[in-house]
Amino acid sequence: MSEARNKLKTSRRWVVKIGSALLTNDGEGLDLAAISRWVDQLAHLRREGVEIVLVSSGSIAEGIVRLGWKTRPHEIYKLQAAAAVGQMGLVQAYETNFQRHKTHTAQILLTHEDHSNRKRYLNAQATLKTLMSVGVVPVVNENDTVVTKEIRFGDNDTLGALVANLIEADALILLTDQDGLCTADPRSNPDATLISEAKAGDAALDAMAGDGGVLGQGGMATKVRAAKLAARSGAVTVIASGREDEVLLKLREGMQLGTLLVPEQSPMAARKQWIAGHLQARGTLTLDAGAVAALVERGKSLLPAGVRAVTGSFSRGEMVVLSDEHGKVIARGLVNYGIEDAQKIIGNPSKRIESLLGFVGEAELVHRDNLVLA
Ligand SMILES: Nc1ncnc2c1ncn2[C@@H]1O[C@H](COP(=O)(O)OP(=O)(O)O)[C@@H](O)[C@H]1O
Ligand SMILES: N[C@@H](CCC(=O)OP(=O)(O)O)C(=O)O
Repeated sequence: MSEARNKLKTSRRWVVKIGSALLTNDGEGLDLAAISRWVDQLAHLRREGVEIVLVSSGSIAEGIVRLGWKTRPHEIYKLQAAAAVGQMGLVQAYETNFQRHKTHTAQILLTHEDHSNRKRYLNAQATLKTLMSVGVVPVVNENDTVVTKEIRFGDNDTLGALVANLIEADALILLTDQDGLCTADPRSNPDATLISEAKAGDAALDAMAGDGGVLGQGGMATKVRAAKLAARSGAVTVIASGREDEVLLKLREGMQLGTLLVPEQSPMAARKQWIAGHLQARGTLTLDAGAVAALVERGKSLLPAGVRAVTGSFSRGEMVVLSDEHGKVIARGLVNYGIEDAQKIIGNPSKRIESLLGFVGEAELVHRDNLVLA
């Protein structure tokens, strides 16, 4: 048994994501019998001391059924309405089933923005950690009422990875309708074989992972990407079939099942994890060649002198993308000056900051400690 599979036996904190393709009974509404079985397994794991956050899709598919619509609408506003209706059924199903195990659930609706805003991130983290510490199982989904991008991509895999970063989970378990990641999409390639273990972030996986089906949307492509994101805070990812009998308990026993995607690096410092896990940047700083070399080759901070242009709309403390003059992303980081001040100081030595702005904050535009190379 590989060392990483072995570690699942003793790991303490799991994010379990259940995808639309699995939850929705081939478009016939929620598969309540399956939900009941997964909840039994999750409750079992909780009794063993594993802290669980559940990320569950299915609200749109359930909403469509509840509203009596025959096909999935294309209009985003109708999908948002369906999500709001279906979410009621989803949380009701989890709450009712967890009650059989005398366990409370909590509804958490998040957007990617909640991860890129420092205050909201810290608030969400505090809530999730508190809920886990008092034995509650948080049930997370995207807040489809206030966002549209996420609905267009139909991707809760990324949300699962972001939650794994947020709570510093040991494992991200992505339950889906296939046995795991195969060498090609088994729906169109009957000869495809299962990948049992690989490195998260291995570029060869991207070529194998295709899109999803009608109900789920992201397919394996978003799962492979989620594994890479989760790995940044040290979490292993497992992609496995939610239809496999007792799948979560078997994984807990270290059984060879599904695809295990193992992080290459050890966990980063907490602050760096936060930066790496955030998708939505507020602006871009374009670096000259000297600044790129200083960051990439010498591990330096970014000084205003090495920046040629700034775009976007950001305040001090927000996340920005650092790119070279050809638009290639070099790094992401938390910026020390808002855009108006940044525009005034770029191209200048740091000692001029005070005369240019009338005050001096930091000498760096982005400090090394708050920066993660791409
Ligand atoms: N290499 C691959 N291995 C396995 N499944 C794949 C692969 N490429 C694409 N897929 C498709 O991804 C689908 C699962 O993703 P998706 O439909 O988004 O489900 P979920 O709702 O669980 O996220 C599978 O049904 C499968 O057809
Ligand atoms: N948040 C929405 C869509 C999310 C979704 O379908 O994601 P996925 O299960 O990764 O294909 C829902 O609950 O229906």
